[in-house]
Amino acid sequence: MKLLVKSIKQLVQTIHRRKSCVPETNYISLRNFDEVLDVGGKCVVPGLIDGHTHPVWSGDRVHEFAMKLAGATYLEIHQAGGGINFTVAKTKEAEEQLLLDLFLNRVSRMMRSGTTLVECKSGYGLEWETEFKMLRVLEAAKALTPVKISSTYCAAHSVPQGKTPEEAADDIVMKQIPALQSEMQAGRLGVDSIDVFCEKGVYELEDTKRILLAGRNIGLRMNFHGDELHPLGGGELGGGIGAEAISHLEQLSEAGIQKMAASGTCAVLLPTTALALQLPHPPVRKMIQAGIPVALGSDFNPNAFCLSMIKSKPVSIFVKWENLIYQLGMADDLIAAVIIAGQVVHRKQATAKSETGLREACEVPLIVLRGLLMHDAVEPAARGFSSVRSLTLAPLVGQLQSIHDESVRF
Ligand SMILES: N=CN[C@@H](CCC(=O)O)C(=O)O
Repeated sequence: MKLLVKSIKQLVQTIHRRKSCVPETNYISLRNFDEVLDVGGKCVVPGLIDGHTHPVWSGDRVHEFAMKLAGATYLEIHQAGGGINFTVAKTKEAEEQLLLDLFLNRVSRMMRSGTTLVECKSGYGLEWETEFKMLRVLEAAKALTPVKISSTYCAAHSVPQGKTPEEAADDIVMKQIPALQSEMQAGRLGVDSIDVFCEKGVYELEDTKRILLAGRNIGLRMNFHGDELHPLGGGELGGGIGAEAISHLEQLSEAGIQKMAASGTCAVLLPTTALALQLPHPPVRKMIQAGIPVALGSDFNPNAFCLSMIKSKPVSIFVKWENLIYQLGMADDLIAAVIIAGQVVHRKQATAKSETGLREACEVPLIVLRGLLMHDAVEPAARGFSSVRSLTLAPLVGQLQSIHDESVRF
């Protein structure tokens, strides 16, 4: 079926020196299309790409709210056996089917907010059996949702209780990665990246490097958590080994900026988490000026329950109003959410400015926003309405798949 999406009210032909400004070959005849979708007055943008999520888990962590209100920090809760470790225990005991159902519910809500490709991490298993279960959930979901999924193996998300970081790194490098490789070679798992929570008291630089390089040896992209809570040198490490991406980066140093820029390592910014944990803002302007490709992610996880890329926008705008640092303009925001985030998860390299980057962005499905400008979408989202019509148009003129949203009306 050929579909034409009209997003303008009226076409006006311009004549210059008695000649039409639009060559006749460029005329579009409505007769050539099976369906014409008039979205006049709405903004059509490439589908959003969420560059960082932890969406497979069971058991919520609302009880930690009280601890946070009483002043406990993220790392204090983590080190006391809560946080990630709490979710690990709950995810371990959860049936695979339950994890799949929870995931599908979450991903459908992401889709209703305009996300069309999402990077999904494992990391609430730590040991192979549960990590494998999480990766199988993601694999099964690929056939059950129109949202594209890029899987990331993240067994190094926390050090399992009773192990030192070195022992846990040994287990990952010597047992888990070979097991993952055989599953991938047998075609049972498609995994794109490897991730490590590189943080003081979790996996520090040496262990992080060892785990990332072991992942790279089996063909995975190196895409890890760095410089979030302490300035450990994650940027320098990632740039030095040519990592594809580093997330968080609130504590990124000047040297880290230079290293990342030199190696073309993407920064994945997670404004919702920075706000929830009241972290200082990453040096976004400096990153962009140095030429680091900047992407955005929702960082959906039990600690930062944000399923929507659009809803994370008011956060960056709020931050700007507060005269704190993000300063991503509307265009930067869109580029960060659709193009660079794609670079984080795609095997193909593309920069925002290159034609390939733009073409790649156009290859993602299109979504239709409620308002005329990207800007308008922020308002209803901030009030809790879904601001995006769930339409997939692949590509601009192509097949319309109305994604399970019977209520689509313009
Ligand atoms: N910082 C580490 N990982 C996650 C949080 C995971 C959790 O708290 O469950 C993040 O990216 O924010």
